[in-house]
Amino acid sequence: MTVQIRPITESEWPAFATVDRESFNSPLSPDQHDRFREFLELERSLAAFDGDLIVGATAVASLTMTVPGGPVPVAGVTAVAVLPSHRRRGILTSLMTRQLNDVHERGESVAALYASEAAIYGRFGYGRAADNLFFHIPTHRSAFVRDAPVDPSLRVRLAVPAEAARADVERVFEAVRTTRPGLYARSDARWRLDVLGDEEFQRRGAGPLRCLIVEDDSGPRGYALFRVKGGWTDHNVPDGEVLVNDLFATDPAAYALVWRSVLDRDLCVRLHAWGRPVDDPLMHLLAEPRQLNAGWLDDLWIRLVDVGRALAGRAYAAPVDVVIEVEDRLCPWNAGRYRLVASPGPVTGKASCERTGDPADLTVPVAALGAAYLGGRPLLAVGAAGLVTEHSEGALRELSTAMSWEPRPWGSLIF
Ligand SMILES: CC(=O)SCCNC(=O)CCNC(=O)[C@H](O)C(C)(C)COP(=O)(O)OP(=O)(O)OC[C@H]1O[C@@H](n2cnc3c(N)ncnc32)[C@H](O)[C@@H]1OP(=O)(O)O
Repeated sequence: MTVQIRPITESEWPAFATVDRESFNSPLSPDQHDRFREFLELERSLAAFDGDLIVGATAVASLTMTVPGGPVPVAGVTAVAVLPSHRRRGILTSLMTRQLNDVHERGESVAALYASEAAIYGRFGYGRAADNLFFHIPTHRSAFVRDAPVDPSLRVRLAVPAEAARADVERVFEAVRTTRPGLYARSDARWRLDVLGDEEFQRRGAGPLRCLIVEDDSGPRGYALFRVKGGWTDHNVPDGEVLVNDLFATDPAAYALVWRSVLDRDLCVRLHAWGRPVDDPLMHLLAEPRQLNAGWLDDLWIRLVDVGRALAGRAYAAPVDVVIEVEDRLCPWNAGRYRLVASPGPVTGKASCERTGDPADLTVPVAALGAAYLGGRPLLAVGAAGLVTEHSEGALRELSTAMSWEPRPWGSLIF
């Protein structure tokens, strides 16, 4: 089978979308699925054709994502799918190879994705750069610690319908976006159709999207977007559940009040939140953190497409001067030795990462560098797993410390 790969034209969208629906076992009709057309940058789509039939698909969303030190352009890889009739014949491999070449030619140095399954993307040089947590909290065991912050100037306002609060919600999110690696600017379509979307299929058996804003006289300082799954036991005891979708605040007192408000929702006995950051302050607010019943999942995967520019384009937490030998099978332009020199500082652009002929202090596969890129995956642990080779004593610790970052990375929303 020979497969041809190219971007689709507008008229090919329905066939492209079919691959997505079939591969993801989507319950949506073609009409319902059409809303996703708004997310597609046609010229950044790629389809694999077997004759006239589209059998594989992927696309890139042009993102502005925060990395340690500030926001940079990032290729957000999405909509990866191969028809069940054509799986395991190398079509994904062809799509990924072409896509990485396209991203490189376009001058973007970093690609990111959310993986449907964690085993897929390591082979293409993506590293697991962030994790996220889910919480299942029995609300009657959710008391806060005694010293939880309280600001009497704050009040809670319900926004009905939720979309009426878009300006306030966006304002809070924008105030936070550049403070944490992984957060990315949300496009108009992302806000409208995704974050504030309230179609039946988005409700998953719960009620409409609800919103509460925490504010003072100067404006909004926090919000929660959530749904309530109402319910009663056989004995008429309230048994409702709060499902938190999106929750941000600009400061600790607002953060505490937003959480308190969703945890205290009347007639609800459990709160579920997915995709929370691994350093969520809620862990410190709850008097009984065990009651979070937390578990973790992989969040963002990062691929360095231009190692030199990517490493020079972020800030570092400690001084570093090491020669890194990069291994990269799929993007041979990356392979080779680089000297990374940086001093700690809050702004990007202070580091240099140039090609060098000097002997290597470390040998690092590109996926491990991608995993460490956002600062949440210390290379020291990757080295302890035997996946990084140290040639000069102390070099691994030096690089690991310099690349680590607080707060921990988190994308917060699948793109
Ligand atoms: C960013 C995103 O959009 S994530 C969404 C990914 N898409 C989905 O999960 C939808 C359902 N699945 C699919 O559409 C397909 O099975 C895909 C896209 C995951 C894989 O497509 P294929 O064309 O079958 O992959 P391809 O034949 O190129 O496989 C390449 C390699 O990856 C491996 N691989 C492929 N899929 C998986 C998987 N789900 N788990 C583990 N390994 C996998 C193959 O075994 C092969 O390994 P090898 O190189 O050692 O031989």
